[in-house]
Amino acid sequence: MTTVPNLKPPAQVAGLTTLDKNLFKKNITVPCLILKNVKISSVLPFVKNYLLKIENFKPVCNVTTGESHVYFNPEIIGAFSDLPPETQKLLNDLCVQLELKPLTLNYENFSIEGVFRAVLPPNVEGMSSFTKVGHIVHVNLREHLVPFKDIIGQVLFDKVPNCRTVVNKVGSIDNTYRNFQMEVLRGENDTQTHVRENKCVFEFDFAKVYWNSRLCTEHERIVNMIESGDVVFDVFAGVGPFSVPLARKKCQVFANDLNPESFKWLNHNFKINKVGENYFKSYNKDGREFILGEVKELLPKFSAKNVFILMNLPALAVDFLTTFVDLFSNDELPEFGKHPVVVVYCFAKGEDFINIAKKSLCEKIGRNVEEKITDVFRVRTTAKFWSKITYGNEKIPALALNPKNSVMGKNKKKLNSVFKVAGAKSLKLKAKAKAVKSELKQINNKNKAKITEIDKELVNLQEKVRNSTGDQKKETKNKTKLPSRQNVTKEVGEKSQDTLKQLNAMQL
Ligand SMILES: C[S@@+](CC[C@H](N)C(=O)[O-])C[C@H]1O[C@@H](n2cnc3c(N)ncnc32)[C@H](O)[C@@H]1O
Repeated sequence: MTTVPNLKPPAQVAGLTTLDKNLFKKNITVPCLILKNVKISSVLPFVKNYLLKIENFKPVCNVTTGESHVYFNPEIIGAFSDLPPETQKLLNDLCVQLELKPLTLNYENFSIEGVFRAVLPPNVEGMSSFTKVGHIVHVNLREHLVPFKDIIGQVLFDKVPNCRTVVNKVGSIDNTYRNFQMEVLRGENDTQTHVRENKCVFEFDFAKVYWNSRLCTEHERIVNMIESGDVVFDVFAGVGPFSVPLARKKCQVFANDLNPESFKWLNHNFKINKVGENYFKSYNKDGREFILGEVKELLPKFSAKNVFILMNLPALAVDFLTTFVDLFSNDELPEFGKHPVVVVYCFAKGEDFINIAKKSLCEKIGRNVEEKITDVFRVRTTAKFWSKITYGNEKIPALALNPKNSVMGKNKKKLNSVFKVAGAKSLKLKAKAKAVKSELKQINNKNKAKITEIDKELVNLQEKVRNSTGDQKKETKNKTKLPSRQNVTKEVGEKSQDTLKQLNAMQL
């Protein structure tokens, strides 16, 4: 019995802690169509689903003038008979042969996921994710993966496009400025980089400021939610992922960050994105001071406008809400035409994250403002989510619900769908989904061949039954029940359905 060659790296790479590319060498045999004086375009549409798609390999190539080779994925097509009959007929008519060709797979042919799956220990949480910030690839290695940091750094450095530096987070991110200690695993010790987000460029030193590329969807959501002409107080602005695009779309932005490095890059980013000076002002203060100072002073001036107060510091922002309590005395209380909207980010661990968040908010503020919370949304599945509240002209500074102005309400559909995308973004889930999808594809391809086989057998069977009934044709007519194609193929289809169900369960 011949075994189907698999496209995984050889078993000997399991447990490697430093990269030895030679150990990834693997000889396999692959079915290959030999086209002599036959145009590739006349065959390709019929075989494109079976091509050998691996990294740094061209499955279709011209070998000499008049001869081309088309390599198939051996996990899908093992022999000529695995192809659908109409394709077999076409290839026969064109005198195209299928041969088994030797092929050497190398380190370059394996994907990042493929390498990590083969090298890293099984049955423990693997290298499920890395993020790219400009030229920097950033990982957060759990303890059990630390012995593999050399090979992990090398593989990412080799295989992530445009990567010049691989860093690993060391220590936790609980410092004031939310940046983290990092060690360079591979490449240049250069952490100054630039990224593009929301049609803006952001430059910063990744080692000295906070930046999280995974918040890109959330940044975009907020930027889309706020309209040109609105007023924004960005209490924890960082290097400007909310403030810069909002000022660029002609919102009036007041951006603040306590970290002098963030403040420096924030100003730089306003500049390089050519934001008009009329549209932004920046501050390097403690958030509380900013609220008690600039926010309090300027709110009355903008009482007729849509005002948004953004507070993205999930670990602490809720504590800062107390600053709004008694912000204005009764005499000072502005007549708000439109109530300001406070967007607060926080962490909530637990199934019932909405109530956990609401409760913690009320506890911090010291009064029950639950009814005044217009929405609670999960931003990321790390149990981080954000709630949005509006505050207004009750005896202040109570936090007041203003559902009519609820931007969330308007964008609910969009926001929900954003959440789904964010959920599916987990690399682990994506990888699983990809594997299931490819399994489904393989099953479908095999099913096609099987269904055609069944069709053939059915025709034979029907023929036999007809012949054997011979003279008794009349009597047996309507009594001889021939197996229907639907019944026979149902069984084959059930496996595909199971796989489909798995995909649906992943909500992709
Ligand atoms: C989680 S980051 C968010 C940055 C940015 N808004 C974003 O979405 O990427 C929080 C920011 O708050 C700043 N920060 C921390 N404590 C602060 C405080 N007490 N006052 C003002 N800013 C503070 C940090 O320097 C950091 O840039």
